[in-house]
Amino acid sequence: MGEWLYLVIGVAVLAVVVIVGLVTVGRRRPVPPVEAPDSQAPDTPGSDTLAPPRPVEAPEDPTHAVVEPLEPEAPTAVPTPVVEKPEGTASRLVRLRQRLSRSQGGLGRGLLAILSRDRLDDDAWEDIEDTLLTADIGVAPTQELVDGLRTRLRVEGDSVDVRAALREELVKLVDPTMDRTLKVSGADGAPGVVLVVGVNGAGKTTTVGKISRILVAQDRSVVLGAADTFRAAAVEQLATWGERVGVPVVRGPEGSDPASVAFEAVKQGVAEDVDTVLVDTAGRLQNKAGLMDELGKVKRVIEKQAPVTEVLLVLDATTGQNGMVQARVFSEVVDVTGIVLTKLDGSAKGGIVVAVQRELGVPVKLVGLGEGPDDLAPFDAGAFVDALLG
Ligand SMILES: Nc1nc2c(ncn2[C@@H]2O[C@H](COP(=O)(O)OP(=O)(O)OP(=O)(O)O)[C@@H](O)[C@H]2O)c(=O)[nH]1
Repeated sequence: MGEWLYLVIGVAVLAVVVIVGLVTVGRRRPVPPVEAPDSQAPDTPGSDTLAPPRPVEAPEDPTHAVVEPLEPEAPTAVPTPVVEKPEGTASRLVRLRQRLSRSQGGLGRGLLAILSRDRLDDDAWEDIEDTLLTADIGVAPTQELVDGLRTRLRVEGDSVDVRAALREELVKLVDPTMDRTLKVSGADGAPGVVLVVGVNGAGKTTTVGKISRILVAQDRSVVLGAADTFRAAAVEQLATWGERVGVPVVRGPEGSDPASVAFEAVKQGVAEDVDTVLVDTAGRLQNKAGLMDELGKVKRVIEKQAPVTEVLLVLDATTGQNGMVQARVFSEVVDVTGIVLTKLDGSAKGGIVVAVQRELGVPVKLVGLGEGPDDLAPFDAGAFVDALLG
């Protein structure tokens, strides 16, 4: 009997311990918050929208809350890059010519206002000279234009159409006979190779991106070489330009040898039989010898794969005489074959076109007229002068 009593007491104690234990555990375990799908709770700042859906624990007690079945979150798709279609040539040119007139029209209007005075005395001609010099045309071209115009007005007298005469003289200065075609095709099945040089901030990377868009719009295949390895952001910038139009970008680690990146880019272009390889370079103008070493090596190494068909020097039109000094240094270091004048939208000094062509004997082939992706226009002497005349 005593044994039975001990056994009953033992079982009772065990039962009490188990019940107390269960109650305690049940209290400690938090009930997971269950958000209704239309919860107004704000998103946690910094929450990662690509994180997988949180597992939702069912509450211990099914009577604790009515749990509505959670709708499974839609799987997060990896965004596929949308390849943009660059703007067509016709609408781009109309838009950019208007922008050129807006920025440069003041020069022509200023000249025409002086030329329409009743008496064209020495003061008037001096005003014309000042207006041309202010627009950065340069001393010698200014003198040529003034002499040409004075002679015509003297010879032709009152019958002369001043606007037409001024237009003719300006076109002569800009020189419509220069070959401004961009050499983007190679010979014997090799791709065209365009090397883009210039000082930091002139707009090289932007220009490479814009040219690639023009080529893509013309259904040409393109490879970009990010040989500006000096500035990591420049490589990223170029990669973004490439992604936007579905053009591959060959890049190396930060600080790597620009020549080896250029070599790899052209190698890929040859292997993939593309039409054009565009190579962006760094523009550190630390000293002429360093620049010469770097750009010389880039060019030499590229030419183990395919000849360079065009060397474009990018100049910022807003830098005036400083830009001319840079132009001189670069042209002594590499054989520049064409000039890209950027930021003409932000400067009324379009006369630099004349000055820089005279200085280098190389044509301006393209002009940058804004930060937009399609704000690059081929240069045309007549259209440029028409924009100057407003
Ligand atoms: N308004 C205007 N801005 C331009 C034009 N071209 C380039 N830019 C701007 O100029 C700045 C410098 O351009 P980048 O292309 O980075 O110049 P970069 O020569 O490659 O400079 P680094 O990479 O430092 O060598 C950017 O903010 C461009 O958007 C243009 O035609 N008009």
